[in-house]
Amino acid sequence: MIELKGLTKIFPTEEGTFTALDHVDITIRDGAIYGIIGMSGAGKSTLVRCINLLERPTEGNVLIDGEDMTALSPKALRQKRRSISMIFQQFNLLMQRTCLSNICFPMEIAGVPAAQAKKRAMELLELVGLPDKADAYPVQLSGGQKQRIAIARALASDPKVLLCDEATSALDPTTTRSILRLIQDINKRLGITVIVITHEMAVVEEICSHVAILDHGKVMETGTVEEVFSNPKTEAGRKLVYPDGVILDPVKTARVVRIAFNGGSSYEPLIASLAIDCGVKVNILGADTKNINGQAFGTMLIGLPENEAEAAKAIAYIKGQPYVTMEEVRDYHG
Ligand SMILES: Nc1ncnc2c1ncn2[C@@H]1O[C@H](COP(=O)(O)OP(=O)(O)OP(=O)(O)O)[C@@H](O)[C@H]1O
Repeated sequence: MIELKGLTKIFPTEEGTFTALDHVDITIRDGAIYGIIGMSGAGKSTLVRCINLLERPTEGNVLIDGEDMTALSPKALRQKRRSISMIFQQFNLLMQRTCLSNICFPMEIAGVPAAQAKKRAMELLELVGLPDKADAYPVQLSGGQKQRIAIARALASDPKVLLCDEATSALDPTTTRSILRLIQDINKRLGITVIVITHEMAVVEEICSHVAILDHGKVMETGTVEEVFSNPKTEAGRKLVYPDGVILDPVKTARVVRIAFNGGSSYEPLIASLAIDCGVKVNILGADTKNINGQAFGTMLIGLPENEAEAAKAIAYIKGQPYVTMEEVRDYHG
């Protein structure tokens, strides 16, 4: 388990001080894929550097399996750091070394005999799907292939934790998806805990089970991805989930209801079946729904028919649907 407790980082600046992390509390259980999402300047990079103690927190603790990283001697810290591997946006491969030699590098440093390191590196090349690239140089690889080699290198020290710092931000959407699949596969097969640091919702939606929203150095919300993204409770959460806000069309309606989709059903069949099962047509005034793992989340504003009996029928029907909650919007003015 990884526990960040009251993690605070204050930088001295010309004007005084700047608080980049402000009492961050996050608990990540073993084997999770945990997303930490925030806009530019939220403190993500500072948090990453504090987790592996490349940066010393001003206050607070980083506990890994109950052991406080901030209390370790420099030697013990170097040892412990091997259990946390990182991959980066820019891959950070050594360009003058072959792929095999890049993967062997952390093992060389740890004193693993060359033959054993080479054998392990070949296994890792196989694991990341590039067994034929052992003798290639990074310059000969695509971005996605470079990240695969970087992942193989990160796994060479048999880490317990893989920290992915904007690892797919330099990749196109298709390659991003394939790298995320690989990370997910590694998490499942090797049981490695993964921390995904990103500014991209899609990345968190794609592979994370839990998420923390970081804003101005503070954790604003934490929970399962479904919980947080379906119903963001803070302004920072809403900005991330609905960057453009809920878009409404100018139709004026007497009665408006807001439907929240909490997964399990899709909004399109609901509106269609309202028409088919009840013979009631409604206006969709605005929708901001998202499909997460095949389930609908988000909210939709519906204008009910002016006929009271039809409106009541529609309300009863919607209330009877699973995974959907409904409330009347009293102050809607189109
Ligand atoms: N050494 C430093 N001295 C002073 N301020 C710093 C220092 N390092 C970071 N900051 C400030 O802390 C805040 C958080 O920076 P950080 O790089 O952690 O954010 P981020 O979420 O990673 O942003 P980005 O996605 O743009 O990289 C920023 O306002 C930054 O200017």
